[in-house]
Amino acid sequence: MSAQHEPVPHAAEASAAGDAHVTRPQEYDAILLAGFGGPEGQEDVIPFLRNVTRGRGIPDERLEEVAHHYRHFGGVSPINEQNRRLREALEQELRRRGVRQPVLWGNRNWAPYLEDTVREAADAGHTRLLGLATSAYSSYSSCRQYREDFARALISTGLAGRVQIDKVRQFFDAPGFVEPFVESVGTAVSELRSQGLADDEIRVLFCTHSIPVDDAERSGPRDQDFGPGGAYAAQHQNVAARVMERIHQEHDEQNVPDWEVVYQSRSGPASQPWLEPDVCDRIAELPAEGVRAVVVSPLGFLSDHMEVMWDLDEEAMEAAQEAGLQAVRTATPGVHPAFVSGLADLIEERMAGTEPNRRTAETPLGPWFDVCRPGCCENVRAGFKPAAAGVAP
Ligand SMILES: CC1=C(CCC(=O)O)c2cc3nc(cc4[nH]c(cc5[nH]c(cc1n2)c(C)c5CCC(=O)O)c(CCC(=O)O)c4C)C(CCC(=O)O)=C3C
Ligand SMILES: [Fe+2]
Repeated sequence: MSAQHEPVPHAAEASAAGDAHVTRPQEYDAILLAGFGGPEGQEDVIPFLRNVTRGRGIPDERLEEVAHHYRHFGGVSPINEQNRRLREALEQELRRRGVRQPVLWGNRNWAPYLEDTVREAADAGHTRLLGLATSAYSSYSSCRQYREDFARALISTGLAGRVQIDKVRQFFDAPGFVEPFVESVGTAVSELRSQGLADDEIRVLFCTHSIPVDDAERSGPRDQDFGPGGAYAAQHQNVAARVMERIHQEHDEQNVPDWEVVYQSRSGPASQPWLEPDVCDRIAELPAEGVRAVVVSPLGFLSDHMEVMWDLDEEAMEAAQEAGLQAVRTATPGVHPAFVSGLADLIEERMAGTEPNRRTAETPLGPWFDVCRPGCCENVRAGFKPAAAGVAP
């Protein structure tokens, strides 16, 4: 780490005490919604993919393969529009509650870039920003990389040390995130039952992004063991179990269908192990297990972006058709009122410095840390990069 990187703030108040949760009220000038970003026309597709894979040695054949998914939809990913809507809905919800801070939006991989948003925020006099990444679980891609994005934005704009960016905790088990899945999966199961299918003929597949096993093992804090697949796999297992438990309670049935967590959108060289099983591989095996209908729930995603529209709506649905299975793909949270309200709760919780025992969490793993613990979601491939909003290093 060079001297110019020193001033990146590491959520100073909390790390000094080593607290997992910030329990003093915090003043913030603005909320910074951090998205992945996506192309908005055919000419954006390759530059966008180069941004995503910058420095990671993803071969051009793979870029072309992925470009084709985007080209199929006119080169437009719906993700930016989803985030514009989420930004608007969240700001409205905060206004309704009397919270006056603006919600600003910036992306990792496409305009509006976080760098520009942070510079504009500082120009407007905002020096304390509360980051909120559009990603619910712990892993390098979904947690630490957003913290690196914040640090890079501060360093490249020369604002490190003058502007501070903290980050809202990972919200995989926040009630507002879980609720839309309870609703959509519950409805899908009820409909299949009403068509005469028995529970043992229905399988619920909770789908999330595959990541390298190496990243998964390092997800979450360094000093805690979450079992195979690390915090990333454990969080998904726990949320999926909770969704099915809630459906069981709310639908007053004897039982619920069997369910599994499966993975999608694997990339990287074949020699590198990624989390398995793949959603399409599992679908192909289900008829031999007596299954006749599959519910595909995108548990790892916030909105219907390209990973959902291509890998699930095209590929997984095709796999189901080939297997002779009936298939339903259920909704992502999007701008579901419970989800938007849940995010506003998390923002208010952080501003108030709410005591841990008064925070809500739907699984025994939470409520997750406000301030990332040492080594949280490390990535040895990417090498060391400065990261905001955590305990150093
Ligand atoms: C955990 C995770 C999430 C969920 C959490 C979150 O939401 O953040 C996520 C989301 C997304 N991933 C997305 C797109 C892509 N991900 C790629 C590549 C990768 N993703 C990874 C992980 C994740 N990704 C990983 C380990 C790689 C390998 C390269 C690397 O080590 O980083 C590539 C490169 C091409 C390829 O190799 O497939 C693309 C184009 C989009 C945008 C979709 C749109 O435009 O609508 C979104 C929301
Ligand atoms: Fe993390």
